[in-house]
Amino acid sequence: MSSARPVLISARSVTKTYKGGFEALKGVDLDIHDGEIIALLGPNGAGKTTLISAICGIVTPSSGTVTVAGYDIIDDFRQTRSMIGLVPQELTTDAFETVWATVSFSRGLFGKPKNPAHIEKVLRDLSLWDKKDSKIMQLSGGMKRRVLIAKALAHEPRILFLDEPTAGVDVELRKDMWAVVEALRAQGVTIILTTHYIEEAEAIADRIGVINKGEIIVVEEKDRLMTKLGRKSLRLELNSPISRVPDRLAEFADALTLADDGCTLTYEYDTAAERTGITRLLAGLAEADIRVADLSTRQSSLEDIFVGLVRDDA
Ligand SMILES: Nc1ncnc2c1ncn2[C@@H]1O[C@H](COP(=O)(O)OP(=O)(O)OP(=O)(O)O)[C@@H](O)[C@H]1O
Repeated sequence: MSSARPVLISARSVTKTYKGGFEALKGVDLDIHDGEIIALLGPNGAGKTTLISAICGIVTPSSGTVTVAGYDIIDDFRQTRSMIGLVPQELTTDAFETVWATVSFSRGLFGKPKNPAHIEKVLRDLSLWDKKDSKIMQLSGGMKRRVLIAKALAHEPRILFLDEPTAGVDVELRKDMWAVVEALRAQGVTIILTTHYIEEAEAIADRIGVINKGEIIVVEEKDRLMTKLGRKSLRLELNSPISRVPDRLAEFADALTLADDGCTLTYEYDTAAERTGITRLLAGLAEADIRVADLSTRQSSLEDIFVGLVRDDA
């Protein structure tokens, strides 16, 4: 779906070597489409924040190019930066400011004329309107995070970067945050988020990019990623224990695991394969006179896929 949309952000062969020689990005190519939600997943230190910071023009790439709506992030910094809202991990706002003042101030930083109606809309959308006169220090953690989003939206950007938007936030608040992100997408905002929470990517992203050690190892539509790399397993509870997988099931040997108690057989198969082999497996079991008391299937989660990808990459 999103791949049919025009490319809004294009990163080509982006590298970043920090002072001291650490290579945080090793030639990243990434296209981000207009109106999509893309989640960047990766272990600690993978380079997610560095990549976001490079696109936002906060960190200068050592080589490579990044364009936003056709503008170069270095040559046309003012144009590209004004199209972007960045929600950082940490709140750096003055604790003694009011919500209204701090959000209005953020808009002013981009040289945009005052627009109280827009600030009001942003605060209402984020359920912060009744807190507009509160000081930042009087707010709860979840509200402070929403203030960060409000600040990032104050200048009407068409792109929003969210760096770990729900780190350390409880499940309820996380879901609220997802609803906020979904509403922004409905307004046409392109959203790039980094996250450690795989279920977050699974819940809200259209596409998923996996970064490991400064490289993008996969970028794929979420649904396609899950069918392409996902596996299913069939769990067979046996009527009575067996000591080993019978010879007549030799063709399945690589995919079959017998539990230590001999009572459970697990069969792993590829969800994308044309034939799962389940019919043949069940027939083979019957021929071997092994009775099945119960069977159930399990689909691998995005978490399984992610862990597998990062491990294979290592
Ligand atoms: N200013 C800097 N100077 C030197 N090294 C840095 C600097 N900033 C980041 N790094 C290193 O670059 C690597 C990538 O860091 P980055 O913050 O981009 O990772 P990340 O994927 O966002 O990690 P996390 O999930 O922990 O936030 C890390 O090893 C980090 O120590």
